[in-house]
Amino acid sequence: MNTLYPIFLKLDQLELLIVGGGAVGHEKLSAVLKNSPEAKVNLVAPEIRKEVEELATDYPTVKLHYREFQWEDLNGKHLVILATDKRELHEEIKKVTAEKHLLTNVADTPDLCDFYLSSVVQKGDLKIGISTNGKSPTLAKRIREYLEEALPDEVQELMDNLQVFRSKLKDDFAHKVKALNDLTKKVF
Ligand SMILES: C[C@@]1(CC(=O)O)c2cc3[nH]c(cc4nc(cc5[nH]c(cc(n2)[C@H]1CCC(=O)O)[C@@](C)(CC(=O)O)[C@@H]5CCC(=O)O)C(CC(=O)O)=C4CCC(=O)O)c(CCC(=O)O)c3CC(=O)O
Ligand SMILES: NC(=O)C1=CN([C@@H]2O[C@H](COP(=O)(O)OP(=O)(O)OC[C@H]3O[C@@H](n4cnc5c(N)ncnc54)[C@H](O)[C@@H]3O)[C@@H](O)[C@H]2O)C=CC1
Repeated sequence: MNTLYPIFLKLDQLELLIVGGGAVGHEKLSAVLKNSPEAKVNLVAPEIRKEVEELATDYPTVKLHYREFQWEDLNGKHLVILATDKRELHEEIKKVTAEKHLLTNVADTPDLCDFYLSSVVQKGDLKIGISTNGKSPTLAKRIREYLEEALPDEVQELMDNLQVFRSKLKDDFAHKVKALNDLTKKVF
């Protein structure tokens, strides 16, 4: 069963902790910053890859901490991504984040995840998140590439025009919905 519910987070308003600065830590940090360049991120790991260090230099809201995870790292966080090579450590941390109601992604263990990262298609203001329910991240990536090609760049102009039209609609809610539905009926 596919019961995942997608949402779009404003990471510049949330505190994110990433534990682990290896290949996977780098992949997750890159994904976060590509979408949310002002994301507030603290990344903790005794060994942090050069790619992570280089990436972090371009983003002043990213802070690197060269040491092992400690429980205080969870203080004040909204989201946690666990990306070390230590599965038992992930299990131990997940128990505590669950008690603290902290949303947690455990990169190597889908069963322990409260949320998955998605493949992301972006055309200006349009953003589409893709998940395969954890079955095949590679297929999610391929579908992203397909949609990136397939969606016309004019979609930005369309959104801009619709925003202007929408802001000018003074009618009551039902009339507004009808006017917008009528206007966009033949878009695709
Ligand atoms: C469950 C989930 C949890 C999470 O990480 O959030 C998860 C889990 C795992 N990924 C693994 C491996 C790979 N992950 C990728 C790539 C991506 N993985 C992403 C998301 C997710 N990965 C979540 C589910 C999303 C969904 O529902 O579809 C993407 C979409 C988003 C992102 O990470 O930014 C990003 C593509 C971004 C893009 O390009 O569009 C590639 C391919 C590549 O890099 O080319 C490989 C290698 C090939 C392979 O193994 O399939 C492994 C095995 C580890 C091992 O074997 O050691 C696990 C663990 C397991 O499945 O048990
Ligand atoms: N979800 C996904 O997309 C994928 C998940 N994985 C899985 O993710 C895991 C991590 O893989 P890699 O990043 O390649 O490993 P890696 O060996 O490159 O990096 C491990 C990182 O964890 C850090 N670390 C170790 N102990 C720590 C501690 N106590 N506190 C804080 N940091 C600590 C290390 O310093 C290092 O930065 C593996 O189990 C792998 O199977 C692998 C590929 C993709």
